[in-house]
Amino acid sequence: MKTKYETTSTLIHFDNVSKRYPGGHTGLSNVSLRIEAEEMVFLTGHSGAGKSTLLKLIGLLERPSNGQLHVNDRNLTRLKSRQIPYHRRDVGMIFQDHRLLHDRTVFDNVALPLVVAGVGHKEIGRRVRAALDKVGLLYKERNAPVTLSGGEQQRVGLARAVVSKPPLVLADEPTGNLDPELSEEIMALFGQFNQVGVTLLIASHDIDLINRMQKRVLTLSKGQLVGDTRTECGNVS
Ligand SMILES: Nc1ncnc2c1ncn2[C@@H]1O[C@H](COP(=O)(O)OP(=O)(O)OP(=O)(O)O)[C@@H](O)[C@H]1O
Repeated sequence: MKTKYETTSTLIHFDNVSKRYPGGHTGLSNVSLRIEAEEMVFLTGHSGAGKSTLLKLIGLLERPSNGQLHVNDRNLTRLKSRQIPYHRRDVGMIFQDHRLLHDRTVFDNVALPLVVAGVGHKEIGRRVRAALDKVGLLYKERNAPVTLSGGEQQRVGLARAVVSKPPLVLADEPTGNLDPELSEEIMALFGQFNQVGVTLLIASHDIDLINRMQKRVLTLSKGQLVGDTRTECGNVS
């Protein structure tokens, strides 16, 4: 991973990547794209267009069927199974349904990636509280997730995704269940993470929200990349 002060470097590189699922369903078809370190990029397209598939390939929840995929200087096409946990530590993931453990506290949910990585007890406490503080939920650390609102649960998911300071965060419809005000809050937090150097790739159907953010937008249709708009000030329709 190159530092913030070096010239831009490619963090994600899809070279003619396809994904076919068992049974013959096409997830992605010959996708080529590059995302530079420290970019904030939106991924859009209709239901079934391949947004989740693209994110899953980057997070190694799925493997490509064809093509070459490099993420963070790793060739994911060739990565050995035993190396997958190391890759996952570098990729924070956020889902629409939060995927929090409901029998654990907010603190324990956020601590999970650090526990899995074998981080020491004291360091876990320090880092979890820093992450909860960033999302404004330090005062809820002892709560059960079920006692939180949808927006708060998503913020816990966000804290969990960034607690190990990954260079890359992937979000799959992170505001799908939230009202416009809470969606803006989540986007503002993403913007803050991006400001400190985190690369973000966010899948969303919400064209209005995407337009307001004025970032690069990748559009998928039927598994193919059909749009790549670098409208820092224009609109996507
Ligand atoms: N595990 C799977 N097995 C078989 N087919 C799958 C699987 N996952 C996805 N697909 C298929 O791959 C295509 C792309 O799906 P994907 O979930 O990536 O789309 P999406 O753009 O994220 O859709 P949505 O917005 O509805 O989440 C769809 O045709 C889908 O049915």
